Amino acid sequence: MTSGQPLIQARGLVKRFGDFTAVDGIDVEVRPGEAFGFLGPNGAGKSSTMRMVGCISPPSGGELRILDMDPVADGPAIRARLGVCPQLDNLDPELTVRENLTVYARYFGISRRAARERAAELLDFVQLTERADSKVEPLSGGMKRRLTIARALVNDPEIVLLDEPTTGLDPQARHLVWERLFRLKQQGVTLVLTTHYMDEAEQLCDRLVVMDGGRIVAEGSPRELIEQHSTREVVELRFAAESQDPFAGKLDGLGERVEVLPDRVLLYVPDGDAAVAEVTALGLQPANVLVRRSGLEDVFLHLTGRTLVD
Ligand SMILES: Nc1ncnc2c1ncn2[C@@H]1O[C@H](COP(=O)(O)OP(=O)(O)OP(=O)(O)O)[C@@H](O)[C@H]1O
Repeated sequence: MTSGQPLIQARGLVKRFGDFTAVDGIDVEVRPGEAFGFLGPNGAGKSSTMRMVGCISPPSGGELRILDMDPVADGPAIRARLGVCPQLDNLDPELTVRENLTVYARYFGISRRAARERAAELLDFVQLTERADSKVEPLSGGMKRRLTIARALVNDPEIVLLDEPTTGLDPQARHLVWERLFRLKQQGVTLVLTTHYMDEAEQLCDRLVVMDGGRIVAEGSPRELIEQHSTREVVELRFAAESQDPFAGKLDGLGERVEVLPDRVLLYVPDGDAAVAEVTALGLQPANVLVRRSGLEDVFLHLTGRTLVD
């Protein structure tokens, strides 16, 4: 395969469950070495897409090529070159940390000795060497997730699929997982992931798609998406009142867009400080004012009308 050819190529890809269409004709191309993200609210169709790419759920329509193979006809050959980290950890609680890796390695036909060596390397990579002989049960959520990632790497995969790799972890554990994903990317592994954490997606992903209702509503690099779908700056205003609506009404016409959230009003503007001066000139007195750069969260809110909450 030539280096520039997409590793994953979907055209008009569809997934139906009975009458319900979960993935509604999406086009996606993932290139070698990139970190590619699927963002979207719950039910957008991200996991259904990941499961088709992981060859565990056959497409209902459209075309899908992975590593230039057909996931239905060549599932085992593709899976041998994929690493999969599912949304819910499915580690074997009967086995030790190390055995979870060595036993899994045996499924790929890796010799016993090579499996032990690979397990030692991977435990080092995910910083679990000290827990190698512990059972899985007493591990923290972050440790279990790191072990699941290590297991996904046992066969030295070309593509690693990660479905919400940091969901449910505390900030410190999330940071550790995310830092390992950066390392993998540096090593040239192609990463395909879904996440609810916009800040993480913004830092890690080279390109992303935003999905909503089974369709792709935007795609590009984080920077392109922010430039296309948001303003340079955002002013966050919190008013000390039950409802922010009456205040938001008075801000109409200020800036390019006003979004009202339950606890604050977001004002999308090219220049935040200038906008704050205008708010003050209107005689409004917010309890709290924050000027910040636009991020993916703002793109997401604009495109889907929703914020992503944990
Ligand atoms: N096996 C199934 N049978 C019926 N409906 C399903 C099945 N799997 C998923 N769905 C439905 O398809 C839609 C898309 O689900 P999917 O899990 O792909 O979304 P998602 O974007 O990954 O959301 P989440 O962040 O909650 O995982 C949802 O409405 C879901 O209820």
